[in-house]
Amino acid sequence: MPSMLEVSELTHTYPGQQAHTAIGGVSFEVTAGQLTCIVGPSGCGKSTLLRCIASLVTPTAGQVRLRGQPVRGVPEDLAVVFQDYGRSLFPWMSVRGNVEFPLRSRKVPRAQRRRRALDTLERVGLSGAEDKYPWQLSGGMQQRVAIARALACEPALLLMDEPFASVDAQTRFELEDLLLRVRAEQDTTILLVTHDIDESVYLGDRVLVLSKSPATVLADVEVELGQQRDQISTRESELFVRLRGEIARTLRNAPQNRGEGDHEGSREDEEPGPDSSGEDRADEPALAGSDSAGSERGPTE
Ligand SMILES: Nc1ncnc2c1ncn2[C@@H]1O[C@H](COP(=O)(O)OP(=O)(O)OP(=O)(O)O)[C@@H](O)[C@H]1O
Repeated sequence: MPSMLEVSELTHTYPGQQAHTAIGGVSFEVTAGQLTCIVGPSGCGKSTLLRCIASLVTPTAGQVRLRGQPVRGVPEDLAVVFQDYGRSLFPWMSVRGNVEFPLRSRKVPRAQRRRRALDTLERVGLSGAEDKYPWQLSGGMQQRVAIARALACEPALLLMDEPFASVDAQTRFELEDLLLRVRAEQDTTILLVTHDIDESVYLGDRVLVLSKSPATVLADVEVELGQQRDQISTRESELFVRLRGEIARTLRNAPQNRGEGDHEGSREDEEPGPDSSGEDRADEPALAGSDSAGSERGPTE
């Protein structure tokens, strides 16, 4: 498979009096058609990493290459879906208008714009909603519009920053399956940030596990669950349970990086204390289910 994205020794320090290094030398490569999930503790630099890849933030050091070419400026064949669909859609534009909007700036002719918008809305299950306004739709439907808008651009690379974090559990499962379906149909390369370990294993061909800020890659876990996934049987499978445990353990046992703002010493040699007993901590990615025997979260939760 040809390489779609290469991230080499990417570093980013937010300047200022209290300069903060969010990313501390991250390197990885994504091949065309791959769905790569990124998990890491809250505030470790996941969004910063996506913003650097999208050229919304200029990295302090390192390089991003898309299809072998260094990325300078926001690439046309890249689309981003953010968590906050409420703020990312234009409330004064119809659903179709929102999906067509980025195609206008890409100078796609009007008739083609309309056809692509309607086709994509059908693919995400929103036929019939094209003339509605975002505020007339549920949260899950609004996020479908945001996904449709990104897919209508037919991006070579789709970046998703916690895209399902603001919807209820049932809608989340539906959107996860929608993503897997359109990905299979369109063969899109996807880089998806999530704080949910189960979601990363369910969706990913591979999971990159990041350390605390400044983020580095702790592990690159291949997910050999095959293309066909099912919200219940996949999550119950032995391999799924093993992988989610492996990722959770990697995060729990990771040495704490020392950023500019940190005053604590390294915890590298410490025994896991009461706060690292496997119970959820506010800054740790969530592991659904109460023990390592399997995910107990079903689609009706
Ligand atoms: N514009 C900014 N200026 C200064 N510091 C920033 C800025 N944006 C983010 N940071 C800091 O950089 C670090 C990484 O932030 P980032 O949002 O990338 O993390 P994250 O892993 O996406 O967090 P979360 O999981 O909570 O969404 C945090 O400590 C944050 O406070």
